[in-house]
Amino acid sequence: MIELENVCYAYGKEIALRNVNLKVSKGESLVIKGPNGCGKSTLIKLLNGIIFPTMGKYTYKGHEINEKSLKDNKFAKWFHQQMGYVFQNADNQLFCASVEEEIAFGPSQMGLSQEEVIQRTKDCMNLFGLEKLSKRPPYHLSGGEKRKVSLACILSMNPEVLVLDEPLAGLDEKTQAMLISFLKSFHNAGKTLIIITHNNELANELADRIVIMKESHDFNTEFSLK
Ligand SMILES: Nc1ncnc2c1ncn2[C@@H]1O[C@H](COP(=O)(O)OP(=O)(O)OP(=O)(O)O)[C@@H](O)[C@H]1O
Repeated sequence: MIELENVCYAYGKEIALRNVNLKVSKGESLVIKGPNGCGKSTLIKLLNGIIFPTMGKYTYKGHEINEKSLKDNKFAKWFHQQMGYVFQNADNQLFCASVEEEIAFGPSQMGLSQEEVIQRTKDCMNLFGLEKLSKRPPYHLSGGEKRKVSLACILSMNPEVLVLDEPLAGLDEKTQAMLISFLKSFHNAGKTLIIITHNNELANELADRIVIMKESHDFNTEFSLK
């Protein structure tokens, strides 16, 4: 479903990814690990169509993802709905006046009926216990609360692929347990997960396959689980 062929990415003269070859199948749960600075965040930005390969090719469900293809608004909308990305820093993602509006924003952009938008918003607020915060402005929430809101926003769009960067960071134990159980059911429903984490426990619990990025920014599929 996701394929990177000899992908390189450079920030100016700084090469962040070199010859990355990676295939992710539909329904797979992939964990990506690697040392600081090896290119994990760059890879995630690339998978989400925020940046594009300097060289090489990225295809999603057979469609090449590049600057040109994402200039087509209809295609870009479809792609961004398919690929749910939860930013590591929630402040980059939250901009509405209330938590409720923030969560409803994605579904309302998808052309769903008003009833469906309301239902999805309620379900996602309920999943993360956000009902009491529904009228609060997201930028006045605590770090952990913001993270819950940004996760709820992405899940309300019912993405095909969920891409998470250190998903447990900043969450209390109860919310961590809830999120792990949610991610398991997301995976069991046949959806695809791509998770960057240094947390071995989380990796072992969720991964079908763990991929280690080396300092040279190449991939080395070290071992497969399950
Ligand atoms: N905006 C930028 N301009 C120039 N170089 C950058 C930029 N962003 C990242 N880099 C460089 O690209 C390389 C990969 O960075 P990236 O943030 O993808 O690594 P990472 O594996 O996510 O690191 P960490 O685990 O520390 O978050 C690093 O050498 C970094 O210095």
